[in-house]
Amino acid sequence: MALKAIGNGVGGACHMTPRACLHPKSSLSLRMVERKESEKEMGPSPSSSNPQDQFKGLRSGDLEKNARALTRDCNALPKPLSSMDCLTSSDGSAIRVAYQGSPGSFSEDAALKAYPHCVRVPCEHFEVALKAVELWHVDRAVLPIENTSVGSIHRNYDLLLSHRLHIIGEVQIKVDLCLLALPGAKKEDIQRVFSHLQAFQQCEKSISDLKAIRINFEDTASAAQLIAERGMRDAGAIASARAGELYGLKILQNKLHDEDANITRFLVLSREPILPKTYGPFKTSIVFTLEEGAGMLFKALAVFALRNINILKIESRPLRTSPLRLVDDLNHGTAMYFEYLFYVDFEASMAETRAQNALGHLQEFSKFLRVLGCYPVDTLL
Ligand SMILES: O=C(O)C(=O)C[C@]1(C(=O)O)C=C[C@@H](O)C=C1
Repeated sequence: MALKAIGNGVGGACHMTPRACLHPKSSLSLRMVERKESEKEMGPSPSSSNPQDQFKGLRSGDLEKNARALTRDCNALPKPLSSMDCLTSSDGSAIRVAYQGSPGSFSEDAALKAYPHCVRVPCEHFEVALKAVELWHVDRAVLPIENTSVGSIHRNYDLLLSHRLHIIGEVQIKVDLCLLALPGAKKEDIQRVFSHLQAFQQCEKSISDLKAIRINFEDTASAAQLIAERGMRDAGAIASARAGELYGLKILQNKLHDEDANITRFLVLSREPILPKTYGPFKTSIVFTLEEGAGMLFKALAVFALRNINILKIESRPLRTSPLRLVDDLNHGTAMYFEYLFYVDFEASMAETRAQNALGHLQEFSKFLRVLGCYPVDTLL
């Protein structure tokens, strides 16, 4: 009976395998194993040939006390991860996501779409958000990369290369822009409008009739916050309706964006890449430079066409570290060409042989090639 209780304490109550329970703190269980080990080497000691003998002279109360002590020891030990523990982190509850701007910004919307239960960490600049991931202050960062109305956010392409992070996802956010002002303010009172440069560009036509000066701000939500905090009656902010609610501003005009579909695509960045799958829609983002020579860009893109891989996007940026290439032409002297970095998104997963072969082939023409990430396509708005 007592032996059974001890057996349960080791193997059952602490929900671990017997060996996993052997923590230095658990002196009783450690002593028992030491004894078992020495018995293996030297044979059972005369006093313990019958397992029950060791309990001779002990009262049943003592046995229960021992059993309880052992159970307490085991319960104090770290528990192995269960599938439930994994579930809590997969819904994003423990994930800290950095974004540029203030609460109410579109970047915060992107963080929430990527990880609905995440802890959002506002950052002053995109660089700060990326650095925060690199320095382990947060787990992820979201970075806007392009918009359907105004195109690529070039500076953020450069940031992808200057930080050693991996793209592990993308999210697309509908950017509904509103003109916000203090309660009681009228449209004709507005002398100054604050917003993010991208937001101004997205509603260029709609705001051309506003006789107000435009003031660029770090992000749309900070613009709304400024007006609310300073009680600026002659100022408006172009931001989301959610930012209006957060900072107590009212909407003077909604749907300010010029195009009906005004969607910004954000990248989700992490220190570690994800394991790509072969099923489901996946994208891969790469950046490369090309060797000199005729038709190099054509050849580079052909590596995808040859394998029936759809190229989704190409962006070129100046190669700042070595921006110029001198080419001697005997008849016309020395020509100076600009050097570029090419960013390409293609529709395939790095787990697919055709994608691996395409990149192997591309390496034949490129001086530099880096896979920025392979991630599932965001299909829902
Ligand atoms: O200012 C914000 O609210 C942001 O999240 C930044 C940002 C951007 O940088 O493009 C994000 C989405 C919109 O396109 C407008 C601005």
